[in-house]
Amino acid sequence: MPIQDEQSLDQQRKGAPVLAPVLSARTVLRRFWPIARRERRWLILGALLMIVAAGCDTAAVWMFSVITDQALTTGNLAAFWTPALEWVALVTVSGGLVFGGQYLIARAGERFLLRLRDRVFAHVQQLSPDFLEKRKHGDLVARLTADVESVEALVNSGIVETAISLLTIVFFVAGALLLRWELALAAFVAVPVFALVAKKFSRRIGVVARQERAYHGELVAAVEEDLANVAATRVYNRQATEEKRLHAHGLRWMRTKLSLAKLGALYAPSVHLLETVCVLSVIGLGTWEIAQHRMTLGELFAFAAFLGYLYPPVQSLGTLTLTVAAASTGSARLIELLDAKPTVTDAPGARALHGVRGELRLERVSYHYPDTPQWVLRDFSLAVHPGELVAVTGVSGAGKSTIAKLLLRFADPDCGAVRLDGIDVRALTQHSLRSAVALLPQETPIFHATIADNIGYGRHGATMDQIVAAAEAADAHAFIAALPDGYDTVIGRNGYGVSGGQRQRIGIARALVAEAPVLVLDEPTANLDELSARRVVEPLRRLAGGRTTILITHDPALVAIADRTVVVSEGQAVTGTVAPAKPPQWRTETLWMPRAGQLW
Ligand SMILES: Nc1ncnc2c1ncn2[C@@H]1O[C@H](COP(=O)(O)OP(=O)(O)OP(=O)(O)O)[C@@H](O)[C@H]1O
Repeated sequence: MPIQDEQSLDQQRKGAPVLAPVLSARTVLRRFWPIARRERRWLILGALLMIVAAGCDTAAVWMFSVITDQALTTGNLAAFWTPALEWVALVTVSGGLVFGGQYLIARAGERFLLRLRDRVFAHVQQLSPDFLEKRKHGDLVARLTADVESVEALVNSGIVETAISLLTIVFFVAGALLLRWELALAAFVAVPVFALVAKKFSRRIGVVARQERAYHGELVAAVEEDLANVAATRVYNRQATEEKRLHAHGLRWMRTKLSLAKLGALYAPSVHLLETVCVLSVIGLGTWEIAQHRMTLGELFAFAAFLGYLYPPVQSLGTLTLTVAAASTGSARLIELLDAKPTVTDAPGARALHGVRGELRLERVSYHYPDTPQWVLRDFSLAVHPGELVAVTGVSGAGKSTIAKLLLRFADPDCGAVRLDGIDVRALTQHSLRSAVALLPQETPIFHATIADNIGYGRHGATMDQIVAAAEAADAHAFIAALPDGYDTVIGRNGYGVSGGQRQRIGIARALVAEAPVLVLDEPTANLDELSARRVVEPLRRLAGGRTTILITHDPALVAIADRTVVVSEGQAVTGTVAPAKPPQWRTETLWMPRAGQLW
């Protein structure tokens, strides 16, 4: 079931939550149960321990009957000790079994949760960046966290607790039937009524839970967006608007959670009332039986105790229906995500690339984005020789960044081919392609980690010497060394603690560490002021030295360092040249090209 992007996005814009599709608990279980394979034996062992514990409790109830009839009603203290000690022994054993059983079940549940989250995250990593950008990040976060947990609740509660409750019920029903079958049958009349009540509640809870999950996703998305845009909020004095927006989301979520709590709270007393009616009917019937000398007081007590033990698992079976109804909603949201197909995958038999020369070719490439009919590139061809630095320029929206996406296989062309060293990149493994092609985007992504970690991110196992050498070549060493903690300085996720220019130089150092033979630089100076932009020109030239480089840029100072310039116009490549840069007016220089004329 693919995610319906357009509809979802439209709903999101209008503020309506995206409701998960309705899936039956069986569908959800069938989907996730295989992931629990390695945990199954522990779950089964845990359940067995719990069932044996229920057997001990049943035997303990017999002790109650024996004590009542042999010691309590006769006043014979000597008859008290043996059954009393046996009772204590049974309760001790049962306690140990419950401890072991509960621990094993919890452990299996947590391990399942960990494996499931890993799997979902690995899947999300395969999805195209465009797909993820389109969705609200907060909603994705909610799916990867809270919704994953709901699957665990479903698998754990849905299967294990149902099994335990059912088998416990069997024990106590057998005990009650053996004790007094007529009375037992009278007591069991209530069971279908329990089931009916539980069904009614679970249906309503299912509806509210869908809303609750969706509103939760909306709230997390709003928080995430607000945190990411906190500066813009302040600059435009929109704190009050954002607070109101967040409050509205919180209020909506709170109301649905209250509806859920109300349903849960109504369910418990309804069931309790039913239980009380049943127990009183049994006591009434039992009193009559005792009067007819067909039953002893001890037997009646034991019978009432059986009922006392019997109703909790019956009640818990009912609550399980409710838990499962709520949990299956979260699971459905996860399934939606898991069913989103990656647009780019490794072809069967895809090969790794070794000893890359760096010859790059786009051959008659045509491409349009999946949800738009217009072609971005049409019959676009470009050949870049090993070690050549080609500047790609053109008006905004011409398709330059799309070329970068195709080179890195974030998308595949609809027609034509992208070739590296003569091999269609679709025949290569994505891993080997991306080891060969490094990307430096407009704004270097920064992780909340030390500067050394951020630079070393370019290559697995990069040594400190390699990191420092790269930073020196990227003209970043001086500013890093001047920081109190040097390379160990932790920088925030959005580059907090470093300027835009420093951030780009960290990005250049990262690309240098990667030692990729092919580089794609996507407007590396676009977000920088003039001074910072000029400061990265030399490091960029060093980075490009000896590597095949596609330099997407509007910046004449960067165009000037290229061996050749290609202008993208109307989805095709046109050869152009640029007037020499004359700082400080270089940003307003004109680009000459055969067809498009003046661009800036
Ligand atoms: N994910 C997307 N889905 C649909 N259309 C897209 C997507 N990304 C880009 N486009 C469209 O494709 C066209 C080319 O976009 P692209 O980002 O490649 O242009 P660009 O030349 O790099 O522009 P700029 O110089 O402003 O960065 C634009 O019309 C843009 O609106």
